[in-house]
Amino acid sequence: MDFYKALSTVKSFAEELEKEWVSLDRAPGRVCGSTIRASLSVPSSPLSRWDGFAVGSIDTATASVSRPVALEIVQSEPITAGSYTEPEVAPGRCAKIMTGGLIPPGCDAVVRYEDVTEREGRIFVRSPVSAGDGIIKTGQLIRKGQIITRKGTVISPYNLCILAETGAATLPAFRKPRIGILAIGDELLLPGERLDGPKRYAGGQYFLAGLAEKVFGAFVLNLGIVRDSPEEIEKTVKSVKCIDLLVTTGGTGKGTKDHIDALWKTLNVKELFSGLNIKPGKSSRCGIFNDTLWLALPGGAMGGVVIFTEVLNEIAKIWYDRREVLTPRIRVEVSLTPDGNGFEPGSNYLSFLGFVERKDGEFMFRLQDDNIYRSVNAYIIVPPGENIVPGYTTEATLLMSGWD
Ligand SMILES: Nc1nc2c(c(=O)[nH]1)N[C@H]1C(S)=C(S)[C@@H](COP(=O)(O)OP(=O)(O)OC[C@H]3O[C@@H](n4cnc5c(N)ncnc54)[C@H](O)[C@@H]3O)O[C@H]1N2
Ligand code: MOO
Repeated sequence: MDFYKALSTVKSFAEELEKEWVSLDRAPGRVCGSTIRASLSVPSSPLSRWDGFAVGSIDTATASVSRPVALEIVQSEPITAGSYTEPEVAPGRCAKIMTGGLIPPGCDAVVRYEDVTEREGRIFVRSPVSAGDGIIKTGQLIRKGQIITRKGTVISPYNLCILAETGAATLPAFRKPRIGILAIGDELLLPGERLDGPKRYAGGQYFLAGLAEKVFGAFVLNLGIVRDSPEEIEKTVKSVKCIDLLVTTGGTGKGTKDHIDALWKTLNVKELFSGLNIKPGKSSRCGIFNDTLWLALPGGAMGGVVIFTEVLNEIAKIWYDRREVLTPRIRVEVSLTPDGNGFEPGSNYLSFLGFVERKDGEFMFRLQDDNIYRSVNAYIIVPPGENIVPGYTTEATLLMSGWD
């Protein structure tokens, strides 16, 4: 089945998630559940931008270096951020004010202390100031009623700051989707178990679980490992409740111990896609079992990463009512494989994991090396028939969460 057609079939079986109130302290990385408008203006009254003197601009109209205007400083405590303003400042006078202080009545500008001379209770202003100079106007930073966070936005530190500035202590967020991850394979062990005989540690689920949590904002239910036994797989799968997506790895092939195909028939899994025209991952399949989406990915430490990310990106659009995918995409130039030959273009999409890095101001995508630390932070998908030639540019999907 065509890969992108397969992705769209999955979308129609996902549903928007319910919402819950989340404390701001717990909100980073959560997805905003409804469009939020500012409940007040920031600042709520005009404030001083500088440490200096609040003046009436009209008093300074004739000021010049040769004929500075003298203004008498009203005799009171300086106006500091958070203090009450003075009574009206009369013409010909000024008030000492600090950054963030409320502009007192009678004043419409602030001059910086370093721009005037202060002597014997007066300041000398050497050039005219205009109304509004040195003042942060009411609502200049945030206007009451303006949209500050849209539904579907991944809450960033910036969003948090703006929400807090408008006094929001909580916000509605989509509940975290629950993703169950089960690894299938006689040979698999969890790190921490004793390595014994022809076994291997299973790293694949950790890649997927990390993506589920960090990129897709999910709660991961680690279902551990089951052996290549249809009965065991069936028992585990049937024992899982209250999840939004079940992901299994392994057993999708045609080998003697690959049971997914037969088991799906026995369990009457309603198939949404299988036999994809993308490599690796062509043996992936997706279906509905017990009203839950089940994504069966091939085994291997990284065999399912691209399919998982692509499928989750589509489902997350529905879960979180978003138009855009959650993973950032950037234009990259692909460095050729070490032998410089690229690969044989064919009838399938080809996905490549690799590493995006900046070189001479351009983003380069280095195809995954077999044995190099930090060699994967992104992937590219090359359409059927295309080849990676020198200078080939494409979009890379970054395996990290993107703020909006
Ligand atoms: N004769 C053919 N053989 C294979 C074909 C084919 O077309 N003809 N396709 C190959 C492709 S492509 C894939 S993909 C795999 C299908 O794999 P399975 O889904 O059946 O995966 P397993 O056989 O269970 O495991 C494959 C490999 O990965 C290791 N593994 C499994 N789970 C994990 C894990 N969680 N973490 C790390 N490593 C894992 C497992 O030990 C195997 O080495 O079939 C090919 N064969
Ligand atoms: O199904 Mo396999 O993952 O094409 O490599």
